[in-house]
Amino acid sequence: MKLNIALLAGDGIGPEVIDQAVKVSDAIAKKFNHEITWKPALTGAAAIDAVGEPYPDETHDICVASDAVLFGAIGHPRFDNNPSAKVRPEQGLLKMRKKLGLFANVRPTFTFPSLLDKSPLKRERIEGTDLVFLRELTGGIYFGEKGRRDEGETAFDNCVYTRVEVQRIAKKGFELAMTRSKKLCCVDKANVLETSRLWRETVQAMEKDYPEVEVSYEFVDAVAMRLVQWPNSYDVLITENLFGDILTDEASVISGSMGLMPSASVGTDNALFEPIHGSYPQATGLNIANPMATVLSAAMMFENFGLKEEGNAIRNAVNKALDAGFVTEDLANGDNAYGTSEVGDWLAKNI
Ligand SMILES: NC(=O)c1ccc[n+]([C@@H]2O[C@H](COP(=O)([O-])OP(=O)(O)OC[C@H]3O[C@@H](n4cnc5c(N)ncnc54)[C@H](O)[C@@H]3O)[C@@H](O)[C@H]2O)c1
Ligand SMILES: CC(C)[C@H](C(=O)O)[C@@H](O)C(=O)O
Ligand SMILES: [Mg+2]
Repeated sequence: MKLNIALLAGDGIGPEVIDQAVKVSDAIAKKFNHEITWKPALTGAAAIDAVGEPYPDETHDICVASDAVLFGAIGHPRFDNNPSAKVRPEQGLLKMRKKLGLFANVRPTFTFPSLLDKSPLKRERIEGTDLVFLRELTGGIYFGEKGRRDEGETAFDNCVYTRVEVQRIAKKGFELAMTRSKKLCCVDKANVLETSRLWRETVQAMEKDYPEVEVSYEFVDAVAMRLVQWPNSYDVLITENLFGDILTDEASVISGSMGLMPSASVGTDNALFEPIHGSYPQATGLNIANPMATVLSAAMMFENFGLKEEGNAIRNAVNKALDAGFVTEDLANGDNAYGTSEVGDWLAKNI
C-alpha cells in the first residue's frame, strides 16, 4: 500500500516521540511491503515562532491531501504561564480538529501484563481492563462562545451541543459496543447541565436501534470514582469533550503511564493519530519521554487502513519491550531506564 502521511511533530517532546513512531512505521513498511511518504508540517508553538500562527493554512492543506495525520504534541510553558497570550499553540490543535472534522476521539485504556504491578492501583482492580472512551472532539465548552465582560472581571465559556453532534458520536459508540461486549456507558452530568440532558435524551432515543446493547447512564463525578475502583466493569464510554479529556488522563493511571496512551481522532473524511499526552515540557530534549503512546497511535493508524497484522506487529513489539524491561524512566526501576530513541530503535528492530 502507498501511504502519504502528514507528520505534525509539534513542541516539547513531540519531535522526539514522533521520530520513534516514524522509525517503527518505516520498519513496518519494510516488513510488509508498504511505501510511506512522510510530509512534515508545522504546528503549535513551533508554527507560531515560524509563521505567527499555530495551524497555518499550508499545514491544513498538507493534512487534507494526506491519507492520515500523525501528530506529536503541542504546548509551551511560555504560553501556559501567560494567560493573556492572544495566540496559543492549543488553538492550533482545536482549529485542526475542527477544520478536519475530527469529531470522534477514540481513546482506549488497557493493561499490559508486565505492568500490572506498576500501577498505583491494585492488580486485582485493574486486571482485565479493556475499555474505550469515545470522546466528542469538536463541540462543547471547547468551542462555545467565550470571553470577558464587566471590564474583564467576569469570564464565560459557553457549552453548546446540537442533537446531530450527539447522535453522530453516540452512533459510533453503539457500533463499537456491538463489536465488543455490547455495553455502552453514557457519561454525563444530566442532573445539572442542559447539554447533558440533551445527550441523555438523544442516546435514550437511539437505544431501540441497538436492542442488544446494554446502556447505562452515569454521572461524570461517579464515573471518575468507579473508573479507578472497578475499571474492568466498563467497555465503551461516550462522553462530551471536556469530560473525556479529564477522564482519559485519569484512566492512564490504570495502564501505568501517560506515555502509553494512544488515540485516534476520526471524522468523515480525515483521520489523525495522536498520543493523549501533551508536550511534557520538563522532558524536552532529555531523551527520557516514553515514545510508546505515539508508536501505539501509529498502530491505530495502520489498523484504520485495514492493516490489522501491521498494527498487531507494533503491539507485539511494545509488549515485548515491556516484558524485557526495555523502557523509559516512567516505567523503569531505578537505573534501568533506556532513552526515548533507544526504545524507538529497539521497537523498530523487533518488528
Ligand atoms: N494533545 C496535545 O498536544 C496536548 C495534550 C495535553 C497537554 N498539552 C499541552 O502540553 C503542555 C504540558 O501540559 P501538561 O504538563 O499538563 O501535560 P503533559 O501530558 O504534557 O504531561 C503531564 C505529565 O504526564 C507525564 N507524561 C506525559 N507524556 C509523557 C511521556 N511521553 N512519557 C512519560 N511521561 C509522560 C509526565 O509525568 C508529565 O509531567 C501544555 O502546554 C498543554 O497545553 C498538549
Ligand atoms: C491541549 C488541549 C487542547 C488538548 C485537549 O484538551 O483536547 C489535550 O489536553 C488533549 O487531550 O488532546
Ligand atoms: Mg488532554
